[in-house]
Amino acid sequence: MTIDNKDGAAFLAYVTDKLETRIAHISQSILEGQKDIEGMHEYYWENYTEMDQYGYENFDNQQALLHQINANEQQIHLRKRFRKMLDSPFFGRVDFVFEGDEEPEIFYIGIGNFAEEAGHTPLIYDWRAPVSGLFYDYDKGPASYQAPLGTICGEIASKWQYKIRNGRMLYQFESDVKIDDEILMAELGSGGSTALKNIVRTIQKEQNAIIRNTRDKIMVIQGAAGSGKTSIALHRIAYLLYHDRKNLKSSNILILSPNSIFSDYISHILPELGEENIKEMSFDLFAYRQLKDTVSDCEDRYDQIERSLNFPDMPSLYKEKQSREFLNQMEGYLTSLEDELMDFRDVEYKNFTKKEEEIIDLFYFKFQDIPLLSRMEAVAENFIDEVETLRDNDMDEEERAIVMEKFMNMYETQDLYVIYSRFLESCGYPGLPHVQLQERKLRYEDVYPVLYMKYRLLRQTSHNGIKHLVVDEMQDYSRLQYLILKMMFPCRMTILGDKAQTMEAEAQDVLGFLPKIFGKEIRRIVMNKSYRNTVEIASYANQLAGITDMDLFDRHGQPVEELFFKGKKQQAIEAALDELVNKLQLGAEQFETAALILRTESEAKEAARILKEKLENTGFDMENRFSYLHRDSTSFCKGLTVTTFYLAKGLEFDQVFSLFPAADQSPIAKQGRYIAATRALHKLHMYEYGK
Ligand SMILES: Nc1ncnc2c1ncn2[C@@H]1O[C@H](COP(=O)(O)OP(=O)(O)OP(=O)(O)O)[C@@H](O)[C@H]1O
Repeated sequence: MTIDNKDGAAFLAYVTDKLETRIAHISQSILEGQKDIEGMHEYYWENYTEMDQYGYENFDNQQALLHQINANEQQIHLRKRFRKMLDSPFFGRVDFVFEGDEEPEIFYIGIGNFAEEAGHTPLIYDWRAPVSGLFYDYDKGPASYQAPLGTICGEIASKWQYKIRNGRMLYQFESDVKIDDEILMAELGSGGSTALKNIVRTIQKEQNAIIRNTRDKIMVIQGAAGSGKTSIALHRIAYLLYHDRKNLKSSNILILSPNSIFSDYISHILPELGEENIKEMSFDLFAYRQLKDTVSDCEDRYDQIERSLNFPDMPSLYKEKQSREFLNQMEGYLTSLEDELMDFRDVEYKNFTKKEEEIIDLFYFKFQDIPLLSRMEAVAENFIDEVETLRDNDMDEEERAIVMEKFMNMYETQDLYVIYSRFLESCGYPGLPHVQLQERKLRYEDVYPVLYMKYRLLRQTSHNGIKHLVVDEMQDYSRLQYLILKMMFPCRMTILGDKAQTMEAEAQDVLGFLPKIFGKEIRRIVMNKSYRNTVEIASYANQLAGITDMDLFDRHGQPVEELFFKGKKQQAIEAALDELVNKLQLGAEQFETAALILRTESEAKEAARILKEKLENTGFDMENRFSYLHRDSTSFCKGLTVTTFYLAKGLEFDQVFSLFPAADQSPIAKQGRYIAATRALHKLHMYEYGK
């Protein structure tokens, strides 16, 4: 088969053929590899009794076996990628005339690199390859890209876009301009996806600049609702992994996401882009794990939100305890602990003695930089070293433990819970209940102050190899939490969020304090263009939040439906849910996902119960298409989802119904309505009920 790379359809046929051949080769080599592995196992079991006494042969065998297993795994991984590529081998093409040349060179761009054989010139270039930047960043005309050897200049003669599904060309056309708006329109207008989609076909220029930025250590992106922040963060990870394979492995990346539902919602994108095993966790979960030796349970953020919604008049210490003043007080207290916590005395062990004055000297001078609660350990180690040198032999574990205990007993207490409680009392707050570890539970307002105290008092074991941290929904973290993040992860970061989607009464702009925490290494980017919603929905939502500076992608739909259900609470809710059942457009040829979004957990639970009864009567497929999402849910399903606004954050649905009590016009409930409204891709119904 000859190559005709000027015609997309012919090239598709050519590439498909080559992909199939390559997959067949790889399958063959996997099979042979497996046979080798089995052979090695057999050889080992038959001969291991006779292997040389030093185990060299045994060791060599194991190395060979491991090597073969790894090689096979890599082949399997490659085959998986090529099989995926068979479905849609490429989506773009750039014809580029290098400076000084006459004829253009043709670059096809796809989800991964593909060459006829390993080491050959690629037939298809990975979207992350340097040359692929041309596709996203330039229209027809002069252009350049950054290659490992420097800037390569030239001219784009033409640019093409393709849609290929199941190996068939659905359309191809030449586009002069940036990623063509029509294709973007088609991508955004289509329903039918339960989870976040990958956007490689239509990454926009300003998004591409963020994805490909490798210069800045800390990137902070303030992006309007639906501007693509989460999508960009994930594509950026894929990009960084591709370009720095030697130093950056997927296990070096951690995504701090709001909850498990969100993790599930985004979980398939990176594997789709060829990257697996990225760790995701919520900051709350991380904090609880860090505090499990101090308390047995902690409240989570949702307890805090629920409290402020259900008892708006109840005074909350949350803000106060996360404030700068509170931290300053804590710092003052920590300084006073340097003396108050200590009860120095001579230490004797067998015939060796360490005098109190010497201990004090080591403690306050030699080891003064070690955090207070870890410092005595260093003093003890110093003593152990001396003893070992003098008697010329090492202490065993038991001896070490005895000595260590003598030194550690000089702390009046090492219990963080007790120390924090005393600190609270010293500032005039109620202390924590005096109970055993099993009964200790922290209120949310105390979780991060205790964690901060822990990091200030105890030496950190180096942190889990994380080299890049992604923080999504940055507006939901307090200044205190960022201070902790900085202590825990002295690495590169991508921090993204939207100040308009705060879940507190007052919107907080983290950009106000982040530069003070991270210093000059920070780079700030603002994205005001929104892609998710129709113009009607986005304009409606902006009005709710008083936003005027957003740039909307020009996609239109139906007007937002606003309805008010008057009457007693129960009847009004019933009437609203009847309306929902009538208006729901789920099903074949209709929408794939819909949501009913409510204010509180109890309202959501009750609405889910009523709705379930109503839908069951209509023959709705409850088992597969209905779910109530609560804070412990771990997965996001297609069909109709009932949940609260704070759990719906970050997600999106084709059709959204928002149902709030009209009487609650508190700032946080207003935020809730805004968040609910911005979740809708195509259709939005804003319902209110009350007297
Ligand atoms: N370049 C693009 N091409 C196609 N779709 C895009 C593009 N950018 C964003 N989108 C789509 O816009 C929607 C919103 O994206 P995403 O969820 O990443 O935004 P976000 O800024 O994190 O939103 P929010 O803060 O409101 O949760 C998604 O459906 C995403 O696929």
